[in-house]
Amino acid sequence: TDLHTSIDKFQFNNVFMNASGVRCYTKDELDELAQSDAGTLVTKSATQTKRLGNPSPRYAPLELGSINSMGLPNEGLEYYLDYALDFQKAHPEKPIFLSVAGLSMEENLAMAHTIENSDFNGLVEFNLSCPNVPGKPQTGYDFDRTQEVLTNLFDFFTKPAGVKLPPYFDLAQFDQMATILNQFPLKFVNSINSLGNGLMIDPETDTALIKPKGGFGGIGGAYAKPIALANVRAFAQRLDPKIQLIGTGGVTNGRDAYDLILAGASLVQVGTLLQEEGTVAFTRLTRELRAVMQTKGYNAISDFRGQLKVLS
Ligand SMILES: O=C(O)c1[nH]c(=O)[nH]c(=O)c1Cl
Repeated sequence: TDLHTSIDKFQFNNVFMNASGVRCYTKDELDELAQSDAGTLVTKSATQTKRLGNPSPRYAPLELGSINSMGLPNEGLEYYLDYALDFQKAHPEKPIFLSVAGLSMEENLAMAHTIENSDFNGLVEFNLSCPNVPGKPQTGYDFDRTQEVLTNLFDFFTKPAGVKLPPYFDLAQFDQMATILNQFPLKFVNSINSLGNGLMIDPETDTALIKPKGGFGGIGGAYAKPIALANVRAFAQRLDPKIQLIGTGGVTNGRDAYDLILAGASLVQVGTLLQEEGTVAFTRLTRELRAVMQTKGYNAISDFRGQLKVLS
């Protein structure tokens, strides 16, 4: 069994990669991802200039996942673009993802112009779903703004791109969002980002676990699995087949990854598990996914991608 997969013209030798924001802030972290069994990597969502993000504690592991309110700390777009340009020279066989998360439409368009005018030849992930910048509502939950941002973007942007979406919980929202996304030359939709604005409590002190926003933060890990599966499946059923799915959320073992692929995912991103286990998680996930595929008699990802059955 092999785990190679593709998005558009880009080939990957393994279906697993990191979720943006996890172990991908610095060159050293990115290099460690590149040296792991992951098929590729994505950089931390960038803003135009370096950000320190929210005050700590801003991340906490939970019994069934994690809570984070990092606040978009990052080294700034130039840092990650420089990394990407060096990387593609050294590893032409491994296309990577550059994630951007402008805090305004103007910032997103300015960063898109910078990337468009560069020699970057990988894929760009426009993060429309950061839940943790105080005072900044998620673009992904504002359909008019999403339509506006994508319209202005694709007026000039020609490099391969996709969007990172928040979880939706209503079928009418899947319909509305898919109708918007189908209007644009997107190569992929990455679903889901963390479950926005969760809250967890320290039992010793009756205090919110993390500091920012009175303890409100995005929830990841096993808590997110059923929502991630539904979002990937809903968009796979609604999007133009030219737009492929990246599945993110709740991957703790090979079977969780298998399920996201059944739902329609062409790549599987790992967040909380990677944060807690380290890049060795990719070695275990690869072994476990191969084992599930063997049991089911599948040799390739394309044998079962999107083949979720329903009861008739
Ligand atoms: O707080 C963050 O940096 C953050 N945290 C998330 O869980 N998702 C995001 O997209 C971002 Cl940008």
